[in-house]
Amino acid sequence: MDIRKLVPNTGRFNKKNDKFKKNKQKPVPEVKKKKWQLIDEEVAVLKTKYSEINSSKVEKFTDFPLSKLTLDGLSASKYSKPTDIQRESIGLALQGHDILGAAKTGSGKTLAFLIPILEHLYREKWTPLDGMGALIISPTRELAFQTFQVLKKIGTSHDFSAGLVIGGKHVREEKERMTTTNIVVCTPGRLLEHMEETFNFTADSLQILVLDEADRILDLGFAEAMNAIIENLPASRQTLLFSATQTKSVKDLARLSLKDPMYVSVHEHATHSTPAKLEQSYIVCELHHKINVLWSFVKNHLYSKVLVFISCCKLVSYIHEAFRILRPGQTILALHGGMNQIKRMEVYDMFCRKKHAVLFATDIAARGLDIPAVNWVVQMDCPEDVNTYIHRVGRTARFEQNGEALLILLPSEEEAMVKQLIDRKIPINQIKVNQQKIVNLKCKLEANCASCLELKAMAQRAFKAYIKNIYLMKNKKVFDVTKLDTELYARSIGLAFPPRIRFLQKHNKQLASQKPSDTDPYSKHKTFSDSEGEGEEQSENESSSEQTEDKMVCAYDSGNHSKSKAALGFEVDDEGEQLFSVKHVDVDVPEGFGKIDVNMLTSTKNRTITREEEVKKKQKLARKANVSLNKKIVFEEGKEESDEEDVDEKRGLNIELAKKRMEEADKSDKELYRQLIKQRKRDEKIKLKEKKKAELDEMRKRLAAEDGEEDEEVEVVFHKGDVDDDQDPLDFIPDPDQIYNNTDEEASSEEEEEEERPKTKKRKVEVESESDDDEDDDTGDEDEDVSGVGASLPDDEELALRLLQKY
Ligand SMILES: Nc1ncnc2c1ncn2[C@@H]1O[C@H](COP(=O)(O)OP(=O)(O)OP(=O)(O)O)[C@@H](O)[C@H]1O
Repeated sequence: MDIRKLVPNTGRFNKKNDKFKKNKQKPVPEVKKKKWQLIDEEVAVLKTKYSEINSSKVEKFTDFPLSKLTLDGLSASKYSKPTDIQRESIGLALQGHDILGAAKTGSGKTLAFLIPILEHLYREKWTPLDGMGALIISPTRELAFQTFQVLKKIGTSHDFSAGLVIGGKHVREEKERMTTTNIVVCTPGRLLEHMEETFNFTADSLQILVLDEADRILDLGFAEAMNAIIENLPASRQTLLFSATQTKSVKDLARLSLKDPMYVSVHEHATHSTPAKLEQSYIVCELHHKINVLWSFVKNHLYSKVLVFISCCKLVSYIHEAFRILRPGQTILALHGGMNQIKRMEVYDMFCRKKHAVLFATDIAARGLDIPAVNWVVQMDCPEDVNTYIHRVGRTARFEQNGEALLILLPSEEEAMVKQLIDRKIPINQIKVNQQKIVNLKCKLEANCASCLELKAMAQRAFKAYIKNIYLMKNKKVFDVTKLDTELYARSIGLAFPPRIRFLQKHNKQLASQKPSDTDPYSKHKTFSDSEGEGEEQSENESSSEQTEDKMVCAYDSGNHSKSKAALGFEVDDEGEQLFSVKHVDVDVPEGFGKIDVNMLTSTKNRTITREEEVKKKQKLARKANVSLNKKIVFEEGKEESDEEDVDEKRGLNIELAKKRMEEADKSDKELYRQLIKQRKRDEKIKLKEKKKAELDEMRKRLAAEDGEEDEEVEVVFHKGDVDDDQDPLDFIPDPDQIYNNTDEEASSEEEEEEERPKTKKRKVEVESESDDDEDDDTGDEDEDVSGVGASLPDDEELALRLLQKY
């Protein structure tokens, strides 16, 4: 076999081959590395540097072994130098340690956990297909939202998907995205909802868990949800806990199964536990002056941004509404957990944007929120504990800025609270209030509440919520409900009398039964102690309905005059729903007035039935029988029938009135009868005339026929109707006299008939004699109508003459 034949053009091939050989000898340009290769290389380099991190030498973010993408994000967000907590914790987190981070408010803890998250997932080359790699849990929606915004800012160069999972949003949309979200920022409740309900969503691949405001997340309020969440998380994960008031509870740490956590507390040895540029002071004022002090403060700080903390939602709502009506000349906003999510976000956003405004808020705004340029934090109500105080005041003087904080304390709260604050290294000074500058709002609020029932209801709810809140506080050294002058407090917020609070009454009873010999410790609180007494106890035992019993007590219970004042005031149930049950009458109550007749409340067996009860019974029976008593139905033209309650006819039947009505009805019936008779006579008359004319015509024809003359004119007779002469057309009308059987009326009826009869006779004669109809008054008009039907007198005479001539 010829190879050449088999391999044609070998020469050319060799030539090509030579070229190839020549090319091969040239240096080959370096192939551009794939993206993943670069990432691999970068990650490898970064990893090697982790062990060399020395936080004391870190001055800029670039001194950390951070990915280029993270550094890009930081510089785009204008973060160049790390804060203390960032410097201390980022290195440890990159090395993979579990961290307990603590630093003052506004010191940059958010970046301290966000940067390690981005780096961790970058290192692991995380993609959307890998699912949830990092989880950040926040105690409030606002804080979760804020964290999410910062994450978006610094993570802008990364390819990870991030999601905000908080309540109040469309859960279905969230469900669809949950499985492909790499970084989830959430509140505990909503996360648990997804863990339980979202198909395909698991936390199995979780790499890093962050609890922001960790002490709050791990406290009792979230215990149940958090235990359930932790159960669903993989044990092999990194956990970072951050807070300004970090937990050191072994129990908490055990719950999270932390592995050799590093405690990073950058301000542990600082002189103060609050920001250095924060000025703090407190004033002591009576409970009933609080609202006046707050108003005066707002009026004196119209060009400031003020955040006011109030203990409960209902009080926030009321003060917001009451101040809004009074128009302080400043934007007034309210934020609390009872509001819907959209409104919450709107208010939060508006307060962030405003230069001058006042925001009344509950503790949902106490933690973590980074609201720009807040000048003042006012704590209208004493915080639950020192931690809450630290977080509240931390909303101002953030990140090296100035700020001021004012705490309003009751005389009963002062000693214990101030001691606790000082023990926790909080520099706080008392300032005196210039009483002359305080505006008393009492009258205005009272007037507003009186004119607006909704406002009054809000005030009542606020009052009760505040008392309840104080009552439920754990720290009894600070919060002593028995030291509150509730009556004065109620008046100060616009209420004439304090609403009853049942739980306190029960509490007082318990205390009283425990110490029977002691003097009543609650004697100062008229509302609670005064409405209790023999009467109440009796009624409580006897009555099955608690609510009914409460009203009874409120209305009747009064052993002495002064006590009755509060008891006779309006009464509101615990939920604030029943607001206006007893009208207040401020009168002197005679001795023994308030005693309840227990028999009266419980048994009706031996009582004589009153007339009123009897009437009610009858009405009930009538209702059952579908009969309405004492009702007049008025028919008016063009209107629908209307029922009219006759004032005089409230009870029983009024014979006189019934008689009068019968008379009226009788008269109208007779009038109708008269009209019908007239009509009948008219008809009869017409018929007679027609008959007569027909006879005459007949006669004429006959005569003409006999005379052999043709009658050229044929008269046409018009019949008014085909009435059967034998049948009386008025038969269907009942005789009213027969119906009413009224003897008095019989006479008059007969008289009327008497009047009718002669006329009828006369007219019959007239008709028979074909006399002039004009004389008949009754038929005057109709006569004209029928005049053309009959023959004229000359005609008749002529006809008669002709007949006489003939016969
Ligand atoms: N490295 C930084 N450089 C400049 N500003 C920073 C830096 N880190 C954080 N900040 C700013 O400091 C402010 C407070 O930060 P951050 O909200 O993280 O504080 P925090 O410690 O979490 O406060 P809190 O305890 O109240 O939650 C923010 O406005 C943030 O932008």
